[in-house]
Amino acid sequence: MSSALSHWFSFNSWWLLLPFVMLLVVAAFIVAFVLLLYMISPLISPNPLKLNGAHVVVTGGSSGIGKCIAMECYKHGAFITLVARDEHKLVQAKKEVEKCAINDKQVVLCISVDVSKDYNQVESVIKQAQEKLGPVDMLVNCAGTSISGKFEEVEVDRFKKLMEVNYLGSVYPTRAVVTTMKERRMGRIMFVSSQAGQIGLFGYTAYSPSKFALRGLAEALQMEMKPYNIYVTVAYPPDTDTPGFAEESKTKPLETKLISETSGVCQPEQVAKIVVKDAVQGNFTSSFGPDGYMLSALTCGMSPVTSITEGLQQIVTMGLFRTIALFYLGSFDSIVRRCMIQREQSKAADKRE
Ligand SMILES: NC(=O)C1=CN([C@@H]2O[C@H](COP(=O)(O)OP(=O)(O)OC[C@H]3O[C@@H](n4cnc5c(N)ncnc54)[C@H](OP(=O)(O)O)[C@@H]3O)[C@@H](O)[C@H]2O)C=CC1
Ligand SMILES: CCCCCCCCCCCCCCCC(=O)[C@@H](N)CO
Repeated sequence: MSSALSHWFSFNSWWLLLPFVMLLVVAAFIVAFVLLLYMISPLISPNPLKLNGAHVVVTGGSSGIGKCIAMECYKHGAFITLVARDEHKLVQAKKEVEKCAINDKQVVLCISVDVSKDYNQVESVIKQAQEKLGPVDMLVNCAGTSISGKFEEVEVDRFKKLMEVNYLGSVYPTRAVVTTMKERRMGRIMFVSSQAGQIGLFGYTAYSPSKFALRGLAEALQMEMKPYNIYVTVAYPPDTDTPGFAEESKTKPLETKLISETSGVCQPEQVAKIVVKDAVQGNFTSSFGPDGYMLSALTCGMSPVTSITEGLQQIVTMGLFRTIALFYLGSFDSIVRRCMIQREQSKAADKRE
């Protein structure tokens, strides 16, 4: 009896072990697959761009984030073309950038043009810059502006203006450099969007769409450019302490201020360091801080990946980040509701007086 029992027991315990063995085999396959992905990852990620001696064109390079990006590239030995409208600001910025030189061959060129108006004009100034400093290795589209306010209070022509400056002002310089980049089979193109280009926020009905548009442009363009070894980067900075930000803050609705505070305020030098590093490496997305990281993973959609790690992180974190995002959205809605109640109460009090 006892031997029959033990026979029965040992026979069945094998069957009990089978699922575990299968699980182990599957786990081993997954580990092998991931290892394989890592082994081929150098094949899918681009070679970093050498900034030393490269020609970098920065639109909006006379102020704020753009100026800091120019300085950061100059510190790595690049030749710079600064593009903006105001000549006086350009000359001031040129002096500041020149202080970051690491050798005496480096040059800073200034070009005064409105990037949002006439394509032919933009094309001709880019040509001039290429004649002086050689073909453009990296284009940074940072010229931009912001207007905030409640949808019905924003003047109607502002919607057009923001699309012109923030969107077309990035299309034109890009259009002017890609042909040469394709011929040379190399290049980097950066678009400076915003966290408000990843989520639509109260007060940004005119601004957010102009920054969302850059993402669409960047995705489509990247698919066309990849075989030519040209890499596109979209940067999504949070509020950043610049002259543009100071100007915007004067008329920003309270709701917009309170919601934006979630992500804090960055220094333009920090932003510049990160975006330049990402563009050099050819990363499609460039984000800042923990909120920026979560937002980018959450909104990655069908955007290209530049490293296996990035893809795996997105796969693993998406559900968790969506859960966190729902709490954020709840708190934003409550900010908007509280501000509305407060306004109505103070209006009623004014009437009583
Ligand atoms: N600061 C912030 O909080 C954030 C900013 N961003 C984005 O970063 C970019 C830079 O912002 P920031 O540094 O704050 O801005 P600033 O206002 O400090 O600088 C803007 C720059 O763009 C130039 N510019 C503006 N319009 C034009 C135009 N039509 N043609 C050519 N040049 C133009 C300006 O020069 P000029 O006026 O002389 O032409 C200036 O050099 C913008 O696209 C902005 O939307 C994104 C997220 C956060
Ligand atoms: C998992 C989910 C995380 C969600 C985090 C949400 C954080 C929202 C903060 C939005 C900040 C918007 C800044 C716009 C800056 C800008 O473009 C203007 N200052 C331009 O002048």
